[in-house]
Amino acid sequence: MYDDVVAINETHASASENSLSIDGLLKPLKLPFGRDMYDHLLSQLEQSIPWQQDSFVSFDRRFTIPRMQAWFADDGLQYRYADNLMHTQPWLPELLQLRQIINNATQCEFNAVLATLYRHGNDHVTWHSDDERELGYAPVIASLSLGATRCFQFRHKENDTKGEISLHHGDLIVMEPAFQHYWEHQVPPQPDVLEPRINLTFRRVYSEATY
Ligand SMILES: O=C(O)CCC(=O)C(=O)O
Ligand SMILES: [Fe+2]
Repeated sequence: MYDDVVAINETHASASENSLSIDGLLKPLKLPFGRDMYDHLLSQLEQSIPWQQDSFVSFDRRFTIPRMQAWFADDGLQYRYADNLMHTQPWLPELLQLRQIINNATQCEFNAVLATLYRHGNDHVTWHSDDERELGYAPVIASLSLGATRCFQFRHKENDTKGEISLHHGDLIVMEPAFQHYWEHQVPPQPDVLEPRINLTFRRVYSEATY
């Protein structure tokens, strides 16, 4: 069904230019906000989110992840990331409002958000798909970027197709289910970037009883 995904080797595009949609798998959306609102959100969230630098254990060694995170979700929802149970924070008012707006814009019912703070260009996230069991069979994820422009790269799991886009302050992209199924993505280190970036990925998490 998705075999007709076009080759986008070394594509360089910006989500805000609306120029990229890998056959609808990665869709740019526009929220009805101006730059002031994104500036406000960035400084507000940077200060008010209780950022944590999480760690995980692999082969008896503990690794600290190269970024800060916080997990917000409706009551009773649990989420494991790299086998670590995320500590759930109560929703902040700004995030609840944003969720409402993004739910309306996407016609989805997101009930959780993973907030990530890349303090500078050395903070990053390596190749992965967001395909944990708790996200159900066909996860849609809406991702809002604030602050420094960072590169978002993706590669197909079964062939050499790969591409990248720049995500700017205020860019919103929707990752459709097949994106997690067939592709991996990463935000690589960019040591020349000195400014922080916040990324919010709105997700729908299913409770244990339903998956
Ligand atoms: O920072 C980004 O744009 C992507 C973050 C990401 O891949 C994730 O939170 O799963
Ligand atoms: Fe991801």
